[in-house]
Amino acid sequence: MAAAASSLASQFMGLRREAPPSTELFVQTVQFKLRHSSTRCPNGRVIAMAGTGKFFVGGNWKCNGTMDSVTKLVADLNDAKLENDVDVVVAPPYIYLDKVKQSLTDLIEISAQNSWVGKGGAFTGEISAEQLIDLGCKWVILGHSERRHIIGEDDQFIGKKAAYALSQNLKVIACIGEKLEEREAGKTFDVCFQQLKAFADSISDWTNVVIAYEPVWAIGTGKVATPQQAQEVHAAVRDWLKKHVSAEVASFTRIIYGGSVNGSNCAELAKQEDIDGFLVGGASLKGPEFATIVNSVTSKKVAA
Ligand SMILES: O=C(CO)COP(=O)(O)O
Repeated sequence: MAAAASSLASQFMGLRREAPPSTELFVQTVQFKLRHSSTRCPNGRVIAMAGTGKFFVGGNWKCNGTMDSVTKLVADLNDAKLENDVDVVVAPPYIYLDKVKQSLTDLIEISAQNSWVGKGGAFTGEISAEQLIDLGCKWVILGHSERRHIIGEDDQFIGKKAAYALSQNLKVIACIGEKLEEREAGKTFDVCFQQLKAFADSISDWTNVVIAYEPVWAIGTGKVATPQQAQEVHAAVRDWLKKHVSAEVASFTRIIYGGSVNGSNCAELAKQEDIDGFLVGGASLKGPEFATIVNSVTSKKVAA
């Protein structure tokens, strides 16, 4: 049975191995391969939608940068040797989006950090999804905690933004995460599920959605979640999707972690089964360190 399953894995997933794996290793490998490749089970069930099963690393540059620093960062990213089986996305401030789009390698996609809730028009200071698409932008980050807690965006508004962005073919990085006092009060899951539900209420097709779990207490604080803390929430989020959306969506939706990820802690986090990549703030402003985080996919492969 194990031998048959092993041969099946080799056949369907191009698995290379020298010695028969232990059962546990085999199961982990298959789970990793299923989640991190676009494939179908022998019974035809789609495990990962085409092009959406890869490790995903986003760099959220937030409100940082000057013409000079952005030029240097783009040059560093163009020079970096990045693993090619990772979806890499950077989110510069709006004013640098076009410059970055024009000068950055096509291997890295561009994201906005926000978009307007509906069609553009008389909305001073806003940028619409249509305008982002017009610029060649492929992604938008929505529901970031800095927009929730500093700007005051609420769950319903963020959900509407997600629906509108998706309707315009802008892919969405949907952020969720609890504050420190919420974690300490034992409300981490309640908060994350409530934010997730607001997204789920607005999203009918999850193909172009990545979920970012970003505990607020870990953002910009240098206090990263432990791999176990992050894995616990990621697994719970996947389970929530399974129960409230579908097993298929739970299986193919990437759940990435954000909050003080850097070149030193990414490898251990990446090994966790339900961590499918990262959303990186401060460390994404340093090209070589961001490349290290992108390349932490190799730790995931080794762990699998
Ligand atoms: O908010 C984040 C990414 O969106 C994380 O920021 P830091 O990596 O700076 O903690």
